[in-house]
Amino acid sequence: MSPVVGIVMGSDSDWPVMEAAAKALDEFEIAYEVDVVSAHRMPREMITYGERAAGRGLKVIIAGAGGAAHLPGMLASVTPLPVIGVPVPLKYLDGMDSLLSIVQMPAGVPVATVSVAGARNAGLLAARILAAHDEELQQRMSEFQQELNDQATEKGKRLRSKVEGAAGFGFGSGK
Ligand SMILES: Nc1c(C(=O)O)ncn1[C@@H]1O[C@H](COP(=O)(O)O)[C@@H](O)[C@H]1O
Repeated sequence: MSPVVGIVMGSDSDWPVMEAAAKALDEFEIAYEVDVVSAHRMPREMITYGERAAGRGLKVIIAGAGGAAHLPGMLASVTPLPVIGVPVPLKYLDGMDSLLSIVQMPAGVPVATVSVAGARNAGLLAARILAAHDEELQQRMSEFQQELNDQATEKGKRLRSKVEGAAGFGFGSGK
């Protein structure tokens, strides 16, 4: 299967965070490619990657970077594809630098920014974008959402029985 999502990052040191995007795509059996593409360190290759992405069959790009994280925005400026930006937290500033670098894009060049280190949501958002034109994938996404719902309900049940058991009386929502 040829990749439909490109997961790129400014350095291989971002992989421990970015891996969660790949895992989410694995869960939905979506083919992806992974690479290091840095706007700062390899600007020409970065432009070429962005310019060729759509023509190579990619449908979504997930771009993660830390610090002065210009990669997602620069890619968005040279590709018509949706770009999802992942702010990678580094040793200093707790990812605030990456977050602000990615999220404050000028009008006309959108980047869908997820939370700091939110690579799993980036993968899930890419799946939803693809699902807009894929009924089967959309069905799987609905099932996934139902599972989340069931898990949250279960957590509520467990919490209520723990607290009510300790207090020796019942209260709460009565569900
Ligand atoms: N923010 C960027 C860009 C870019 O935006 O082009 N290229 C690399 N980097 C970031 O530099 C950090 C440190 O990289 P190293 O660990 O290689 O020193 C990484 O988080 C990377 O994403």
